[in-house]
Amino acid sequence: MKRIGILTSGGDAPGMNACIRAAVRTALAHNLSVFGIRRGYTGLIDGDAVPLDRTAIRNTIHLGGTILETSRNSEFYTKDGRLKAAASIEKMGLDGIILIGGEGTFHGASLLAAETDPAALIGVPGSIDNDIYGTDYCIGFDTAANCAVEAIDRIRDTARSHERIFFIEVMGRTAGFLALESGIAGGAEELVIPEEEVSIDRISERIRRGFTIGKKSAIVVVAEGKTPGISFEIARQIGERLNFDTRVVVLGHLQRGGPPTLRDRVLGSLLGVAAVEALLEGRSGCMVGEIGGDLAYTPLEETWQRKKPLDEDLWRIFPFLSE
Ligand SMILES: Nc1ncnc2c1ncn2[C@@H]1O[C@H](COP(=O)(O)OP(=O)(O)OP(=O)(O)O)[C@@H](O)[C@H]1O
Ligand SMILES: O=P(O)(O)OC[C@H]1O[C@](O)(CO)[C@@H](O)[C@@H]1O
Repeated sequence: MKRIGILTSGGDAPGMNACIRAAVRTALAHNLSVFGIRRGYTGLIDGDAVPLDRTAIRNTIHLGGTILETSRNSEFYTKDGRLKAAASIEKMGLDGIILIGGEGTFHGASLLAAETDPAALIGVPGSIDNDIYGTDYCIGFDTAANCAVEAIDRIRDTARSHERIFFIEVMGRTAGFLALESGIAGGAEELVIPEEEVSIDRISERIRRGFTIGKKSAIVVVAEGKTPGISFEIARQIGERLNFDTRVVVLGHLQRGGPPTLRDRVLGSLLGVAAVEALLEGRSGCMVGEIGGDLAYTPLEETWQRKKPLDEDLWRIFPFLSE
């Protein structure tokens, strides 16, 4: 292992820069040359890489986004695209690549490894959705969840003042982690998550019950799921059912930006070091995450083939907290 590349792919996530910084410093300490592959799989296909030295990563730990930039690349879904990437990897002379991204990134990486075995590949979980199997938390989740909680707190003031039901839509394409944790921390009355069918009956009934015990407003946290904007329709139906004033706030990409929290900086740093060490130990085709406070290595295929379940205890306690 002499020459390694680092890329960020899929949605950016706060803490990715802390991870890049840690990986670069660890690699340099082991006399490896390090290259930053720009714009995720787009740069991998094009062979667009720049040397990363200490100057490149200095003063970046507090920055959201990713200094390497990222992309959602349609060519990589095709075998042709992945063969082009393999040829670029060979041309760049990379022995190992650290891929910081989400489920889709690891899906693509496992196909690349199976088809061409171009270099050792180590994944690092970075996604505000927190939906990657093989780690308790993904880089970026904590910052995004804190952003959602701050928004809920602010909206609670106006919801209470006007006696309204607010529907706050958070991200989470296939998973309700952001909705569940921010809903608990923000004291929401109800949740809509992709893991279960939306029940207008249940939500309306629970809000109505709240009104009978003296509540004058309500907050429903809605995970966008596969249909961003879904909360407008849910709000319409519940507003009509209860004959109550409703409003919708879609937090959208606000949740993806901003300085990473302490947790995301620490997790990013830990996993950045661990990814380089994994390459030096001869590991490949796996993702390094953290489970129960320990580093955990999960085959790349499992990270997207297996569904990461919501924390059962958090899901179980939610109804008690929201009444
Ligand atoms: N099934 C797949 N086959 C090949 N490549 C894929 C596949 N899924 C995703 N990719 C590649 O990985 C890139 C990143 O995936 P995606 O856009 O799903 O984001 P992600 O890594 O899941 O991150 P996030 O959780 O932030 O959305 C895609 O743009 C595509 O280039
Ligand atoms: O607008 P983009 O970049 O396609 O990202 C939207 C998606 O990315 C995520 O934020 C994850 O990064 C999902 O929750 C969301 O569906």
